[in-house]
Amino acid sequence: MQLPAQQVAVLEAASADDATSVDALAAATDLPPETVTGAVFELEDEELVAVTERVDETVSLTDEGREYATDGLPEVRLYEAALEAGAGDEPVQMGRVIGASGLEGPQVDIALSNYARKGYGSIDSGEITADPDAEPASDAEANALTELVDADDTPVESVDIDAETLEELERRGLLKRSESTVREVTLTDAAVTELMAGLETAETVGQVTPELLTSGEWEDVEFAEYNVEADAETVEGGNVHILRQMSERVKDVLVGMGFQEMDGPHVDADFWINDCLFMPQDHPARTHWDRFALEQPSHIDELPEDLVERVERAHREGVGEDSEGYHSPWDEDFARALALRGHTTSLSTRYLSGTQIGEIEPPARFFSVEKAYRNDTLDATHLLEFYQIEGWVMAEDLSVRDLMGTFEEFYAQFGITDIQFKPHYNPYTEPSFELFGTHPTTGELIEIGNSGIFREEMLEPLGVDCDVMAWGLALERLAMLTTGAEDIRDLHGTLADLEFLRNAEVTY
Ligand SMILES: N[C@@H](Cc1ccccc1)C(=O)O
Repeated sequence: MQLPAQQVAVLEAASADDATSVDALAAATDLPPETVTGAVFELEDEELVAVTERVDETVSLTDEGREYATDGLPEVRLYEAALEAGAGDEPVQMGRVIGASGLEGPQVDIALSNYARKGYGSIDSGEITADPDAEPASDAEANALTELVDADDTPVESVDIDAETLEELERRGLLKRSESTVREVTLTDAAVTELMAGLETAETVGQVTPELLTSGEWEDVEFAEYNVEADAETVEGGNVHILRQMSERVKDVLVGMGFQEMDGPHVDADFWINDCLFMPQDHPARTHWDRFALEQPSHIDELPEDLVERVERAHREGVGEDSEGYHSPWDEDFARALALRGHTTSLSTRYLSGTQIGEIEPPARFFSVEKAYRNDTLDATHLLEFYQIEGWVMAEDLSVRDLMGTFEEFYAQFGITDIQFKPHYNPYTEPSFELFGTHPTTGELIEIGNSGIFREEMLEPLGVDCDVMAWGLALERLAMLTTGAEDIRDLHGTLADLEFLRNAEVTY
């Protein structure tokens, strides 16, 4: 049998009894691993070898991990300096110990944040103590770094480090895990027979050269086949961020549903953000705790006078016969204060009032996918700036069915068909509903939006005399449901999961 040289080499290096890895074959044949992989695939097609694949989890140290493997972990260095300074007997001034430890910049914070956790001592009001019984020599993290200093995508099974320590090192950014595919090759009976009968090397040409062409020799040679399945290096190109992809998709869907896009200022007067929404001026969401106020300029220059008057009257006395208003103070200066908008409903009030693009006649549908800003606490489902999918429909005689039907139609475009509604309260809608979706992997119900039918007290001053149903949906939460991300911070911000962002795609 005649085979190309690299295939012959692989067959001769492989065995019928033991599986040999591609790396081992590459070492034995002195061929690059890619060439061996290519030859292995061709031999598999010819049923001369059997190939098994397995994915190995591997570990390597990051640059920072490697640095600590040689210089010592910051908390260990701090402990040694503290002992040296006598902190084993009585508390010592922190500044002195840090100076003596040689730790600098971010390493100081790293040392401090791990010091007490690992039982090296305590830190209190600028003083440090060192526990004389602590044993840096049995620091599991430090020892693991030493063991891993030469690791380079080393299979995790071959290192003798407990899972908890590996996890901690990974959390500290000192270790990275990756996955690599290991292929192992065994000769088939057919190959053994062929090998015994003797193999000949067929000369194949891998590359066309000018010489081959000009000499006409190309007509006689045998060309190697292209192997389009060979492993190639991963190229990390640029990518549209998942939230940008999501926002583009949402806009397409809404435009497809007949909506027009709104835009407007990120910094706006409280008048447009709150007062026009019949939000009482003493509402908790209007305190300085929740909003990002602007210092300079602090107030908007202009508000439409007649509108201000009507909004003030609605707040003080209500509108029509059944409405009461708040009977609480209303101050125009308070309404003129500028802040980053806490919701994009400020765009809706601007548009509905006719000041943005002139009077809007029913039926009309508008939307925006824009940023809103809240002084929330950052956690798995909250960011301080996030995208809202704002929208409203203006028509005669709208009902809750219309609202629910619109959401069902919208979310179905993203494969979400199990939204749930919960009664809610907003000062500006009646009735009001919160929307929930089920997370695809955790199964948890997560809030994905807030909605309702605008109240008369809001619409009348704005000059709208038919029904308007409206909502604010969270773009990031929709992205969590469609991508399966469990933590919003994986998508956005300094803790974002790069691997996730490289591969995430909007598939709907
Ligand atoms: N502004 C509300 C969303 C909403 C808009 C319009 C009507 C009802 C609710 C929010 O941010 O939660």
